[in-house]
Amino acid sequence: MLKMQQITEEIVRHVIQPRQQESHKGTFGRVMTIGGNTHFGGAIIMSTSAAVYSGAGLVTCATAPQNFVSLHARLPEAMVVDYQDYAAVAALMPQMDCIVIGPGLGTDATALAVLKFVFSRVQPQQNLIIDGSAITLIATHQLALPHAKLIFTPHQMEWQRLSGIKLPQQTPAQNQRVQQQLGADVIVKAHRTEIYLANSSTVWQNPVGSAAMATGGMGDCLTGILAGFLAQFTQNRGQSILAAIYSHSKISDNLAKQQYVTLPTQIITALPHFMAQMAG
Ligand SMILES: NC(=O)C1=CN([C@@H]2O[C@H](COP(=O)(O)OP(=O)(O)OC[C@H]3O[C@@H](n4cnc5c(N)ncnc54)[C@H](OP(=O)(O)O)[C@@H]3O)[C@@H](O)[C@H]2O)[C@@H](O)CC1
Ligand SMILES: Nc1ncnc2c1ncn2[C@@H]1O[C@H](COP(=O)(O)OP(=O)(O)O)[C@@H](O)[C@H]1O
Ligand SMILES: [Mg+2]
Repeated sequence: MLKMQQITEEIVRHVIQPRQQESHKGTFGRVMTIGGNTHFGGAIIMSTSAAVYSGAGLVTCATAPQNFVSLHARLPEAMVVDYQDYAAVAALMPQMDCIVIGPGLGTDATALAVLKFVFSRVQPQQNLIIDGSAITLIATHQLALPHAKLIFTPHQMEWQRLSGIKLPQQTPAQNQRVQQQLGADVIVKAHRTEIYLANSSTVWQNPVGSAAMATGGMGDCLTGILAGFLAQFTQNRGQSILAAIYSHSKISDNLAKQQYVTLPTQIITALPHFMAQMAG
């Protein structure tokens, strides 16, 4: 039986705990973000920044080399690697708790090759967040999915491509049917985002967020928050996913009290303050 439930602030407060003092950067997880071709560098910069600002211990960005300087100018905390340097990517991947693939990846032959390589190397215990162009590539080329903890983050059109369910027919029952076939966590992003968690019949709905979020890069930003939360809050995966989604939108709601539009980069900057409030 399908049950609908709304994410609450209580869940977020439960997930975001004060940091353990006897700790170091390795305690808070390693993240790799993969994407950003020569046109969409901003997407992977926002994803990477969100992972750093949400508290991931070590973050490496695999992207087109043309993006290295702009990424470092904004975010010297992140490390970089050329996403086409497969030997280097392969050497780094096993250390990662969470990998994001897709923001700004594009859908050309280079993107497809990078995606296939990552699918061939990801390990079963790793979280793999699949977003944007990577979802479109899987749908277009009918790629087999790897064995890993998969989290899909499609917007409604990307979900239509992946699931075959036309936008007007995207009901919770239809969405859950395909999500169960995929055996993955699926986050269908919309005005009221729905979350279908693997191994649960509950459909979660995000009650916060507004049209102030309707600006390019907002989903790219969410991938980094999800990665940061999954890398450091490891007690309950499902709850960490729900908390990331709620936090992303709630920060926007807070900013939207005084702003007509809230930018992904502003949400990223506000993450540490918001998380301190939730942990207090
Ligand atoms: N700064 C950067 O580098 C940025 C880079 N980006 C990167 O670009 C890549 C392509 O991603 P994409 O989302 O822009 O394009 P695509 O997959 O064609 O989908 C758009 C189509 O779907 C439709 N649509 C229907 N419902 C929808 C919904 N709820 N939400 C959204 N769309 C909805 C929509 O309808 P329409 O707007 O026509 O009404 C349109 O026809 C990806 O890698 C991404 O990471 C972007 O993040 C921007 C900032
Ligand atoms: N009108 C809206 N109300 C609430 N949330 C929205 C609205 N428009 C966009 N969002 C949120 O912004 C994000 C957009 O993601 P996506 O379409 O992948 O953006 P991009 O690919 O440009 O980064 C999602 O989290 C979505 O829920
Ligand atoms: Mg997107």
